[in-house]
Amino acid sequence: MKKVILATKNKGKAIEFKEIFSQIGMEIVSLLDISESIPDIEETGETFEENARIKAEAIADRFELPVLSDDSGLEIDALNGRPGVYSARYAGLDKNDHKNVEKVLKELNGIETEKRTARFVCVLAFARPGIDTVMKRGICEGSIGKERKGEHGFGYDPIFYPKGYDRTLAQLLPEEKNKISHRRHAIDQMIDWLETEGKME
Ligand SMILES: O=P(O)(O)OP(=O)(O)OP(=O)(O)OC[C@H]1O[C@@H](n2cnc3c(O)ncnc32)[C@H](O)[C@@H]1O
Ligand SMILES: [Mg+2]
Repeated sequence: MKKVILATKNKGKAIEFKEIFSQIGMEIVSLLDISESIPDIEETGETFEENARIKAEAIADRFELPVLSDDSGLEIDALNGRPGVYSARYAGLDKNDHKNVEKVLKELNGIETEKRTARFVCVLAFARPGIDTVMKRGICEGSIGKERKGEHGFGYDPIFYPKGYDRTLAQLLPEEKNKISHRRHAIDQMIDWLETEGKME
């Protein structure tokens, strides 16, 4: 099976990548699968693209191998796009999903349903030593609920209703989420690129 390194320490992301890539016969190896300890990479960028590039290139340089990374987050219209690139560390540097959700619910307190629109964004970067990094962006439109619902997924899934659904991403089965997610859309585009232009490089 063909292997690709994924520059992430996020368990929820790694599970979703493994599931989606297994469908095309590829194995994903995340930084959580590697016994070597890798220092955290500082996400100093102001955009998802900048941070995805920083993560993929740092790990590609270190291993001298092709590396994929994912920088993602939630943009809430009523909060002017926050938490955005700060989604992981919104309520503090300990990156606690529960506290992050709590903070968003508090900030949206009193805001009516129609004004709670939001989207998940996922930018994938594919870095290879000595070759320009390629990036693809996927989006999942939806809105923010008023309380947590569901046990699946990770991060902000329990409060995110994808457009057209009356269940949160955490109430959908993993295979349902993986058909419609921002991550899925970005991965589909990256796979298309790999199968067409990627082959010619
Ligand atoms: O940088 P890596 O090591 O990949 O792990 P991270 O958790 O720090 O990841 P990001 O910097 O990309 O921050 C993304 C945050 O956005 C949230 N997020 C991204 N995709 C999500 C999804 O599919 N469902 C729920 N929350 C998501 C979640 O809180 C993540 O921690
Ligand atoms: Mg991160």
